[in-house]
Amino acid sequence: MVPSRLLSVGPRPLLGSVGHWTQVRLLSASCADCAKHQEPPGKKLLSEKKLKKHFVDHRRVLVRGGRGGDGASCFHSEPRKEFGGPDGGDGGNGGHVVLRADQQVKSLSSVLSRYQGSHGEAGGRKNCSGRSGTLLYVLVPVGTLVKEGNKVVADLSCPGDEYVAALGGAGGKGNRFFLANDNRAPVTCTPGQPGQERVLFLELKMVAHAGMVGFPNAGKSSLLRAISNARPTVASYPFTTLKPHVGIVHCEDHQQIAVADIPGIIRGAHQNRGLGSTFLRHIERCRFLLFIVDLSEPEPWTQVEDLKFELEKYEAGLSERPHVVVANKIDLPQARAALPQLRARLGPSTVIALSAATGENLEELLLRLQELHSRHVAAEFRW
Ligand SMILES: Nc1nc2c(ncn2[C@@H]2O[C@H](COP(=O)(O)OP(=O)(O)OP(=O)(O)O)[C@@H](O)[C@H]2O)c(=O)[nH]1
Ligand SMILES: [Mg+2]
Repeated sequence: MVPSRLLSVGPRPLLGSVGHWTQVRLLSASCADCAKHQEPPGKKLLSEKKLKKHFVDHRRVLVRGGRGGDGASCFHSEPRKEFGGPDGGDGGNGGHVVLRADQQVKSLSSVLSRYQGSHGEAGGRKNCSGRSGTLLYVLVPVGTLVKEGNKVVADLSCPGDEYVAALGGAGGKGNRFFLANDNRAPVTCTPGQPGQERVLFLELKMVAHAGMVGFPNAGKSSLLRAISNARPTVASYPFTTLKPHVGIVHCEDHQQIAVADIPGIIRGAHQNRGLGSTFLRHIERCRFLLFIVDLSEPEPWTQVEDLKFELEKYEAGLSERPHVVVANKIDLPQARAALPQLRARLGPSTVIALSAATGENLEELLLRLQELHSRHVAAEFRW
């Protein structure tokens, strides 16, 4: 086995007619061929239950701010100064719990089910205030929606976005605070307030313009590798991809199109079969869709019908989203024979026949992607 980077002699313009697609220039015709041999020998197929555990896209979290420290009640005491006055300090404030969007975090699997902010310290003698609790940062993936009940309270869609999930309680007041002209020796002090407590639902929305929808083994990951710098694993067994990958396609006019490789959908996905409805949710959050069809399979048009059926069952109108049908594996002889019939059934302008493995006709897909993206941008601008 020869690594793909050894076979490609520097960046070569495989697609001469579209030199402006920077990612395409890096394409190595051998990449998908070699990657297909990356399948670990003897790797067992995972059970459906195990497959779902790999990627967590929603979480229920109980967040509780830190409790404020209690105020102190004491009096200054010094030799020869009998009535030194009240000197009990205030308690420190409890620490907040803050959600922060971090690019390094890819799923909600690292988020725990409960978080407790740090408590403030109690006030001390000699007017010493207690130390406030430190902020507790919970790192979540970029593109996390925060819901309370059914209401969306925050959308952490940019790296570094923060949301204060639970406020820490205020610190109590020491008896020094209650010193007044008519009360020169107050003994009153107040306890710290408890922190805010909330139950939040975190939901990962995928931030991608185009979503690749297809049956397992259709070649979605191979295609994403061919058009972007993303490197999802490619192998000849189904359900190679267990979590979505996003690749960025750079266009001539500095536009960047995010394309998501979404794990394979199977018949009955809307009833939670296979990887189930988990990933149908991600498809819902893509602006336009690429239906990836394995053209070497018999009657490839049934794949499109089945995929549309699953999407429609999940959410009415989802299959009507702007889309193109990508007929992959055109390099295989039996695939070429099925193409005219597929075109006749779905309409010639809807079908783009290409090969992710050899790079044949990738330029048509890239141009269509740009067209779909421009239309989406124009629609948003009008909005
Ligand atoms: N001949 C040929 N084989 C391809 C082509 N594209 C992908 N393949 C092969 O098809 C198999 C599946 O490819 P993947 O890219 O892993 O398919 P996938 O749709 O991502 O599959 P899942 O992740 O399981 O949903 C691999 O063995 C690839 O090498 C192509 O254009 N031509
Ligand atoms: Mg894949």
